[in-house]
Amino acid sequence: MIVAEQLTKRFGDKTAVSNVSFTVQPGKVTGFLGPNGAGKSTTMRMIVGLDRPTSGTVTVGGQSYAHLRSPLTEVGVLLDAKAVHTGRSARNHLRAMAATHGIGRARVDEVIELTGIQSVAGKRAGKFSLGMGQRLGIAAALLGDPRTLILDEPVNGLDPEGVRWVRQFVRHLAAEGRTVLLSSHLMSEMAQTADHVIVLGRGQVLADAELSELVRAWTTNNVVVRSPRLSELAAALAGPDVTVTASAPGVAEVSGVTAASVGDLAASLGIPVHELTSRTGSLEDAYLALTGDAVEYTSKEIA
Ligand SMILES: Nc1ncnc2c1ncn2[C@@H]1O[C@H](COP(=O)(O)OP(=O)(O)OP(=O)(O)O)[C@@H](O)[C@H]1O
Repeated sequence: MIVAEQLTKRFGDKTAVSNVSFTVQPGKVTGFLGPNGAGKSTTMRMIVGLDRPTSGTVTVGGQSYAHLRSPLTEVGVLLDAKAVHTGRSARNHLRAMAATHGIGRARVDEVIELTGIQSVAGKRAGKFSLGMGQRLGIAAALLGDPRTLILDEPVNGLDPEGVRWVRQFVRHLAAEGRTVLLSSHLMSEMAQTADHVIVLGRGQVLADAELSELVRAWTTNNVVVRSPRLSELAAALAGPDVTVTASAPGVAEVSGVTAASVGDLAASLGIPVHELTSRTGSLEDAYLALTGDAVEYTSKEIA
């Protein structure tokens, strides 16, 4: 479990993280989201003692990182997978890390197998492809068999097979009861991976909720209807809670009603319907609605 209480970090007059409190629960994958510059990396760095909070506290398993007697066995961290520029083989890199933490060679072989890098373990880690480097970074994070894992952008730059592997792997780690905090800018991927999400914007917590709850609260469901007599149907649908927005010739998006009631109404009026689709909001829709005011750099909407 990770507990942050009123965590604040300033760099000169820039406040990167402002009064942030949250709890990351075990047994779940918690997604850490937010626009560029929102403060995610700074928060992760404070969790693992790489940045010192200006004020506030953060603990892992009830202890601050600096007070953990054996950090590697408590928290596994992947902050920058490309940071491995080593002439050593992947196996020797992991063995060297293990040796400095009193971890045996058998565990090195275990994490090599767990992350599927057996065939390249004898190669120089500095020559690894991005995907293999990411797996090696995850292997290193797992060396101490930690209860908590912090992974910053673990799927960044991975091919679809690698992305799927990370997704299944982190879900497996959470199912084992571990605490997993994961950042990513890929919303569709996060939607498939996380159970819970914490969203930061301008250094503050914008949302801290189960993923499904967040999507429900920040999106509206609508119904796409296609009909050659759309204007008649739209007129019949009109009501105080119903919004009909034309999206293409003969097509409208209707909110405030179910697909069933649109279909029933059309049938009762004898209006032909060529398409009737219920659309639920996505994590991306929710995220964009939530962070709209918190992005530092906005781009012009493409019509
Ligand atoms: N060492 C530093 N010195 C000065 N400012 C910093 C430092 N580290 C981060 N910042 C600033 O703090 C803010 C938060 O940065 P941070 O890297 O934590 O954001 P992030 O959410 O991880 O962004 P990204 O998604 O782009 O990685 C940014 O405005 C950044 O420029």
